[in-house]
Amino acid sequence: MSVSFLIETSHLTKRFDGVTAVEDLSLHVKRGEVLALLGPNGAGKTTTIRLLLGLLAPTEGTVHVLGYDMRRRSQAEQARARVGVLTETPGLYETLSALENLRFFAALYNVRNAESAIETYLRLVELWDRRHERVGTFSKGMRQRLALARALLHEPDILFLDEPTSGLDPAATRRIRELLLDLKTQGRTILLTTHNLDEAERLADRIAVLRTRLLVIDTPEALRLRLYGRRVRIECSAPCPQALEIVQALPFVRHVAASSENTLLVQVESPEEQNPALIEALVQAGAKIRWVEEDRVSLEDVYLQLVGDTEEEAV
Ligand SMILES: Nc1ncnc2c1ncn2[C@@H]1O[C@H](COP(=O)(O)OP(=O)(O)OP(=O)(O)O)[C@@H](O)[C@H]1O
Repeated sequence: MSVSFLIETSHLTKRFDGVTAVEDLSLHVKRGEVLALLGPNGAGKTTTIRLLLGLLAPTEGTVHVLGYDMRRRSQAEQARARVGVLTETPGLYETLSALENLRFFAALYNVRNAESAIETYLRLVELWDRRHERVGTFSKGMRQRLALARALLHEPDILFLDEPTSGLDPAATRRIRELLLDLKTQGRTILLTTHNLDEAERLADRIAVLRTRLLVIDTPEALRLRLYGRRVRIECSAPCPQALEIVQALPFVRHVAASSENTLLVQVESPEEQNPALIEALVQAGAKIRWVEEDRVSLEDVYLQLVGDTEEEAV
């Protein structure tokens, strides 16, 4: 079946006895896209994934995955056979070895050439050498890697990853992220939820910020630009008291702030075009400029501004 969007929701809403978990969510995810769903605790991220998997029925709105209507049980089952899921609690069989776990799931999913698929994915997640060991003896990071191998075993069209690195130590987190980056490079379609902004930025083509409603969805770079424009950091070797006023008066400057006695943060549309005039004005005013550089706003600033200040605003 050829569909233009692998994931498509329209006005999706879920209420639980008076609590609205997700409201009016319209999302479109193309093949090969990695979308990160961000939002504070209770924002509706897991509920969204469960709606997308057809494990919960929407109160209102529609949800299609791979063209299947996930509100219909038989269609949802067909879709689920073609998606891979990784949750925070991987649900592996503790008494079985890594290999036996994957054999079990391979049989469940009717994986063709199961032994070779199992080897491929156990090698990918670097557990091939540990394949005969019982999962009960595995660390949390190893379990998460094995669960990722399991999610990939049947060559799913989409991967749903619910907080894939939650609770892992930095080294285990890094290994999972590297694996996910590999999958992204292979052109997989992935929807992941995370609280980690760095992870979202490194992996995702677009970021959706959810707080019951969709606050914003865009590329990380566009989110920065949308909120902050581009900022130039100018550091002088001595205080220049009149600098702020002079910069403020320039017609192309959107905003200026002093981050210290000697440093200005200047928001402009296009630093490449406007820096020469900006620097010239400051030099004429007697500023002794030491450094001029682009100041990249962290995604965390963007995110906090969105979830902190945007009360009921939907985009
Ligand atoms: N089965 C349920 N019954 C009643 N309320 C529920 C149910 N599942 C979720 N909720 C409520 O829906 C809201 C959204 O929860 P959800 O778990 O989707 O948020 P989340 O963004 O995944 O949060 P977290 O980041 O903490 O995992 C919360 O207020 C939660 O209490």
